[in-house]
Amino acid sequence: MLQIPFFSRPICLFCMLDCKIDVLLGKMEIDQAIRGSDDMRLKTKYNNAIYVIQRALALYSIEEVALSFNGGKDSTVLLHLLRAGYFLHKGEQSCSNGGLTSFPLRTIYFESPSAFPEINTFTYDAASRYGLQLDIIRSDFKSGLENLFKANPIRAIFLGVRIGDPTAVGQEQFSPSSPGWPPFMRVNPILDWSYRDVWAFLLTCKVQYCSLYDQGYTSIGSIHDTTPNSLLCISDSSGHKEKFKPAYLLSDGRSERAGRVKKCSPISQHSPVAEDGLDDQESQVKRMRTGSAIAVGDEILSGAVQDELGPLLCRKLRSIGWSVSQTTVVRNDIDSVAEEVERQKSSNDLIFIYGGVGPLHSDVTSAGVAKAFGVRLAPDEEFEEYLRHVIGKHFTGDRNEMALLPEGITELLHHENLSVPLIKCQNVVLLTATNPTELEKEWECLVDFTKSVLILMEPYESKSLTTHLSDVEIAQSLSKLCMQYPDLNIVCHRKSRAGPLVISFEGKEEARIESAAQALCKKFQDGVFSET
Ligand SMILES: Cc1cc2nc3c(=O)[nH]c(=O)nc-3n(C[C@H](O)[C@H](O)[C@H](O)COP(=O)(O)O)c2cc1C
Ligand SMILES: Nc1ncnc2c1ncn2[C@@H]1O[C@H](COP(=O)(O)OP(=O)(O)OP(=O)(O)O)[C@@H](O)[C@H]1O
Ligand SMILES: [Mg+2]
Repeated sequence: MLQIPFFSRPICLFCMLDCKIDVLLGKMEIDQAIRGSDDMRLKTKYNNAIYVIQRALALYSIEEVALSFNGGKDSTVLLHLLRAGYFLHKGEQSCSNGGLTSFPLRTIYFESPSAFPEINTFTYDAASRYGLQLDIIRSDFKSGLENLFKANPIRAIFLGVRIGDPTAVGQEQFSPSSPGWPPFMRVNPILDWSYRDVWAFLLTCKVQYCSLYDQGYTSIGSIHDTTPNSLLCISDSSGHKEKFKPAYLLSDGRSERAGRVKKCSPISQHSPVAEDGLDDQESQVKRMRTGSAIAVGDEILSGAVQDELGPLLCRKLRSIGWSVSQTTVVRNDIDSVAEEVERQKSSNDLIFIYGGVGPLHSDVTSAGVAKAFGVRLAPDEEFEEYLRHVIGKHFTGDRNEMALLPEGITELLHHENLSVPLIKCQNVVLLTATNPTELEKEWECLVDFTKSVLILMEPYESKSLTTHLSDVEIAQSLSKLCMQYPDLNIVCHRKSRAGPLVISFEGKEEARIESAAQALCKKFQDGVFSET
């Protein structure tokens, strides 16, 4: 391991003084720039990140923490947050010891021969500009850290990891290092920041970032696996060298890693049952489709409100030839939702879940769905954009604003008639409808997505007969009929104990329905049944 503390280089005293003043002013400027901005969401993200940093600085002494800095945009954000956070932390403590004039944070950079030269240059420049005590490590992560810990009392490392990074899976803002790694606390202050948040911060604070981001790079790995993001390519018919727009102009943060060579395939968005793209057309048409409905609502379970959407959904599903396996009602409680979805997800092509969708404390449906699939809730930039329009200037980016969706399994179903897209997580569709009129509207949009969501099947036909025969008189004949017509669903219900009895024949072939009805009629005297 080669360590080059930057302060070991000869620096003139005036420069050092200059640098310290600059560092101090700069720290204040970050805080002022954010507080002076009218971007409520950025303020919320900033305050949360500063809170995490201040908790970490309260838990660990400055000698026990380090910043993992690699010149990338995320670690650049982190660097400035730490400068501001350290300044605020020190400000909260007594300033009398003069601790404010330096920023003694150990900074580690794992330099690799395949790093972009621009990344190296930016890293060194940033270290010297902000007076960082830089340790350059040229071995692999694990042994580099082991050696670092032998020589230093480090217990926690700040990282610029964000949800959506492959390495973020399972991490929280404070996550102990993984098994097999030297023991330390990973502190991730910007874990819940989106791509847009990163750029909002860097541009609002007017801080320098690596020049590659102005050349269309949106996420930077090694020279072997990183190219500019093709979504930022400026088409040029003259055949000259390709040009790219700067990274901050990428509108969809989900494509941040489009310029990175993929190491593994993304999680399939298809449901385990309805892998429609894979079926051949014939088997697709033949296969039965089954749906179910889950209502989330304590108000239904207390009897205060009647569920009108479940029965309507059943009718809708039947109208497109689907069968309905069950409708259930569960409490507004994450575990109740999760258990029900978990139980139903592999036996239905689609599960429709409604109620408990929104920003209130009781709106836990998406959290329950996330739990059922073993993923967590993560900020969804695209969904947020819709909410921003709906919520307007009151939008603060707070956790309560429901832009948190199950990570890695969410698909947004856009339709011009919907102000906010429908949410589909694997084979679970989250409906926002709260009454039949709203459900009618959402259903029409769902039917429009035919191929991708709802496969339209041959509709069910049905015929109903009523009779005043007693149960005992008719029971045996009906049992036999069920055996003769296994392709039909023969359903009986009565309007009262004294009758009449309604017998419904449901199936996909009208002729079979007619045949079954006639077979039943033949077993009794004429006029015993009447058609409804
Ligand atoms: C300071 C530091 C600590 C890390 N700790 C862990 C860890 O505890 N567990 C782990 O699986 N990877 C850990 N990593 C590795 C990262 O998860 C990731 O593999 C690395 O940053 C390379 O990312 P890349 O493949 O996107 O370039 C750590 C990396 C750094 C720089
Ligand atoms: N070579 C490295 N040296 C030091 N820290 C690193 C290194 N590679 C990754 N890290 C840490 O892991 C974090 C996440 O890396 P990641 O590549 O996702 O972000 P970034 O490099 O800051 O930005 P970008 O996504 O644009 O590449 C970094 O912010 C940094 O804290
Ligand atoms: Mg990077």
